Amino acid sequence: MLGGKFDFGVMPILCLMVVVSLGPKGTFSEKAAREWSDKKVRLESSSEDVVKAVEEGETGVLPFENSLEGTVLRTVDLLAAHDILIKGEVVIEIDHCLLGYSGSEIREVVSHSQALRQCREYLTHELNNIDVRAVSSTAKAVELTKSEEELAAVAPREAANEYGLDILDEGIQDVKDNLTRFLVLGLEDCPPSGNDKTTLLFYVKDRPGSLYDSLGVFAERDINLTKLESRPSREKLGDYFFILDFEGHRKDKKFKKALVELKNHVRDLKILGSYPKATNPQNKK
Ligand SMILES: O=C(O)C(=O)Cc1ccccc1
Repeated sequence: MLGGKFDFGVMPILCLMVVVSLGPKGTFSEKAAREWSDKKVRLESSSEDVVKAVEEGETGVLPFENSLEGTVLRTVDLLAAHDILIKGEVVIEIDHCLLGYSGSEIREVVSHSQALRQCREYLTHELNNIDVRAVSSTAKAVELTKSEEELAAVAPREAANEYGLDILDEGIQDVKDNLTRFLVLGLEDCPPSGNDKTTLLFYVKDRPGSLYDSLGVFAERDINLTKLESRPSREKLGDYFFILDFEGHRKDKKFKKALVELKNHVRDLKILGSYPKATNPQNKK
């Protein structure tokens, strides 16, 4: 009896003590989650499972955009399809290594699709257009490589130790300075901090000037946009939604007014949350 009651009582507290991210152990997402907080990190095997945990009240961390390859489309589509909010962001440096068994002949390179794209020039020129295979995460790729000598994985340096593999090469991304922005997800966003960013998702009306009018709302108020991207609505061909970031908090007067006016120009508006801006790790040095 007591046990049952006790379990129920501590569950919400346990939820608050864990950050959920993409695993297995050794992913960049795990690194970002640890950067975000010193809470325990629980790793799930897919972005969908991270979102499921967020819907159940936990805090989740997912990759959102990369300085070389742009937006992580899977994360955008999950934000569009689920009722979850952004309550923070973390930016970390991404340094890719090639991990495997030194001395073995590599026939295929495995990694997360974003990581493979970030190392395209290396894979094409240094590894002679070697076959590549996308898997759910960089650490998953290391796990696979561990049991297959002919594989090599594009992954974080730390994963070599974690899984007992050799670092065959390092810094193999196309551009040395490679940053990824991760979103911290929850059921609530953050109160104003004085240095915030807001993310929105909207569907424009099917009429001339609709996107122009929507963006004018921000231009007229001198609100700085830091991201704008379109994605297919998945409802019909040629139908798109836009995801937009601006500098400011949705609850501050100027921004509140802009959002009220924006509602007149769009078919559907989803405010994904306001949250403190992350520090660029390159500015910390
Ligand atoms: O696979 C990982 O390690 C992830 O966390 C996803 C990812 C992949 C490449 C760059 C940033 C995040």
